[in-house]
Parts: sequence; structure tokens; C-alpha cells
Amino acid sequence: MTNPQDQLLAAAAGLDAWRDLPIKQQPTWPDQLRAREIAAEITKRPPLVFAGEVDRLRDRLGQAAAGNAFVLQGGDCAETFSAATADKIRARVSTILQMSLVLTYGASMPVVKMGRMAGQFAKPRSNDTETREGVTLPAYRGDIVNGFDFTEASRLPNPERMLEGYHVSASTLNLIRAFTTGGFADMREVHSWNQGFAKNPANSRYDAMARDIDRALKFMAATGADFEAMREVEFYIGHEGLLLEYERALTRIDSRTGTPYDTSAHFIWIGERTRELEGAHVDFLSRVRNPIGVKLGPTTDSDTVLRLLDKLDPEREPGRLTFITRMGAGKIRDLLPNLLETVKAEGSTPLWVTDPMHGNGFTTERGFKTRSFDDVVDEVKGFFESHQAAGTHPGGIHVELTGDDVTECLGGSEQIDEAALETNYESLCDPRLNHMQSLELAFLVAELLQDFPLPEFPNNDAW
Ligand SMILES: O=C[C@H](O)[C@H](O)COP(=O)(O)O
Ligand SMILES: C=C(OP(=O)(O)O)C(=O)O
Ligand SMILES: [Mn+2]
Repeated sequence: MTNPQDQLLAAAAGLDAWRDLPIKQQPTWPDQLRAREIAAEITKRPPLVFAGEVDRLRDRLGQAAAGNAFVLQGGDCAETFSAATADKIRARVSTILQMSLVLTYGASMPVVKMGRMAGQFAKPRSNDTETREGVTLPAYRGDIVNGFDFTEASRLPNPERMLEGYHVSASTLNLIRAFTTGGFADMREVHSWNQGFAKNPANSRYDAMARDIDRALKFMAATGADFEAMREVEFYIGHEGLLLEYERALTRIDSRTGTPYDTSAHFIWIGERTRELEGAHVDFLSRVRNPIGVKLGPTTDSDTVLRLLDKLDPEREPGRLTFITRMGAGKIRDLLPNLLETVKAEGSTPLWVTDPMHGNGFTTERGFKTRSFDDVVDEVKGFFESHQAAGTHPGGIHVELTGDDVTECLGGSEQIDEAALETNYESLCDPRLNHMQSLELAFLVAELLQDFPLPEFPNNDAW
């Protein structure tokens, strides 16, 4: 940031206070000076998103928190530079669009579409090192930090990767913007892809809903709905705000308001491993205007939730704070109700989203990290049940998925078993739902949403 006025505003906003606080899950750069030089270089580059878009997302999430919209966040656990290809980006975007259409029908509400994309490059790890056949090297921390290849050179954290992460994010976002504003998101086309899915004999159970959606779209057409005008959709990007040197470098003072925005993405979340109340991540993200998420795992107590609310959303601003719960299918029904009641009693209405992935992981005997589709569905059900009992809004789902035909999670209509896992396992970190499993999840969630009362007629002016 070169402008002296902005430097003063950044200092006044305390954007570097995190540097003096306890911090977890950061790489140990072998050359600290080079890391600071690269960060300084990134500060000179254009922002990836515009603050006005970030504000619009905050409004949308506020609508979701109030019970008038549903959120879908999806994408890789760990994006990679080499997989940022047109085909793979298109497959993920189309999967999210297909899921959104089904969810819009199920919820009878607008669906806020968000990719874990265009910046989901930094990973927290359980262990700092990895040992294979007696050789111990630093753990892979995501492409923005080091390489996955198990060699000393590749695993050494390399700050030049931050600059590459910026460029790959920019080109990914560029293609997302092109797809979602250039006609690719035409609802009629997206619906025809879903019909292809439901025609597959393995998915016949979803054919009835696909036909209902077909009828609803034809009804809209008959009443004169302008599908041409709806070819452009809003599509937001988000990632875990883990690598603070990078997030800081992309944090800019908005010329309209004089306030800081992290322009690396519209939405940033704090992971389960870095959400200490007095730690660097909570401090840094409390100071930017973006909508912020916080993952809440099974050890979260009510007091922590209230203190996170006070730190991250002291004004209780609609859409500012999203709690992304990831309890595990076996625990959510015991743990979530108390948190919902605590927050409700306090009078706050943050957005609640379920991440049915991260509490349900396990490793097979042959060493594959996986999750079972049934556990994922069960956690979503537990999420809906808990909200129904508390009278709060189950605001959305956050899923690790890909548009490709991988075999990383067990089950689903293709009945992927442990033997099949070995045929096409591509993830460098956590297992993702493949294209079919993702659509199946969307149809199942749409069914669940139909048990909730229909909303009032939406106020389309708000969109
Ligand atoms: O999404 C991320 C993973 O759950 C996290 O990086 C931990 O993975 P690990 O236990 O393999 O380190
Ligand atoms: C690391 C992740 O999740 P959590 O912080 O919930 O473990 C993730 O979303 O990939
Ligand atoms: Mn993950």
C-alpha cells in the first residue's frame, strides 16, 4: 500500500496488530525477508474483488440470516495451481449452479452461490511434519506455501508461491466471472443438465423432483418470466483466511468509505484450528469489513460462541458473521441445540451454515482419508432438526466438492466402496464429493427443505 493516507488509515484500523499476537498454522519461511518482499509486491497489485461486491454479499447473507435466503458454499478442500484449468473450473461452477437450482426449488428462496474457489490454497494441518518410509519432511500446507511432492525441495515453504497464488486466483476468478455473466448460467441449460442426472437409472429416486422443477420453470415461462434477463448470476468466492501475510497484503482501504476490506475474496472464514479469541486470526479478521465465517467444531462451548460474536460482530450487523458448524453426524444433535439456544437467548441472529464434511472424516486401513456420504447427509439432517426445534433458520451448507468424477468419499448412488476409492483419488488434502454425489446431496437437501414452511413472497427488490 503506497498511498500515505491509506497507510495512516491502515495503522488506525490496527491492521498489523495480529503480528504481535499468538499465531498458529503459519509456514516457517526459510527466508523471512523474501516473504516480506513478496507481500510488499502483492500490495501493489490490483485487488481481486471490489468492496461494493463484498457489501452486496454481506446484504445477501443478512437476508439468509433473517430466514429469507439459503447459502451454498462449495469447492475443493485444497485448490491446486495445476488444477486451475478451464475444464475443472467449469465443472465446479456448473456443479454449484446445478445444486443451486435444485436448492432454490427446495427452499423456495434465493440461493447465495459461493465457491471455495479462486484462493482456497492454504491448509492448516494436524501435524507439522509428514513421515514416509522413515523420511520426515514438512507437511504439505497448500500450494500457496509449499509443494505436495515428497522431496525436501518441494516441501520447503517458498514465499514466491504467494505471488503465484495471487495470479492463479485472478485467472480462476476471471473465468468464474465470464461463466456466470456470459450466458453459461442460463437456468434452462442448468436444468437440462440436472435432467440428465435424474435420467440416470441410479438416480431415478430424484426424477420426480426434476420433473416438478421442469413444470415450475415452464410455468414461469408461460407467465412471461424473462429467462434471458436471468442469464447473469451472482457468484461469490471465499476461502479460509489462514495465511495472514497474504491476507494482509490484499487488504485495502476502500476509497468510498475509508475502511479496510480484504480484497482476496468476498467471504473469508476462520478455521477450527485458528479461532482462539486472543489469537492473530480473530484479531485480523475482526478489523476488515468482509462478511466473516468461523468454523465451530465439537469442542465449542456457549461462552466461546458469545465471545466470538462480540469480537467479530460487536454491532450485530446483518450478514457480518456466519457460524459454520462441523460437529460430526454422531454429535450434532447433542451439541448444536445448546449453541442455538444460547445465541437466540442473547438476541443475536448470525447466519448458521452446516459443514457436514469436517466432523466426519476417517482414514481407511489402506491409508485413504475419506468420509461416507451417509454421514454427510445425516449431519445435514441433524442440522435441520436442531434448527427446527430451536425455531432458527438453517441458513446453508458448506461442502467440499468437485465437478469431476473422482472417488474420494464412500457411498452415494454410485455406491463407491473402499476398493473404488483407489481408482480415482485426486485430492491432496480432504476427500470431496464428486459431481454425482454433490447433485445427490442437493436433491436430498431440497427434500428436507420442503418440510419447512414456505416463506412469504420474496421481496425481489432486495435482490
Ligand atoms: O481441511 C483440512 C484438513 O481437515 C486439515 O488440513 C487437517 O488435515 P490433516 O489432519 O490431514 O492434517
Ligand atoms: C480445514 C478446514 O476446515 P476446519 O477448519 O473446519 O477443520 C477446511 O474447511 O478445509
Ligand atoms: Mn478440508
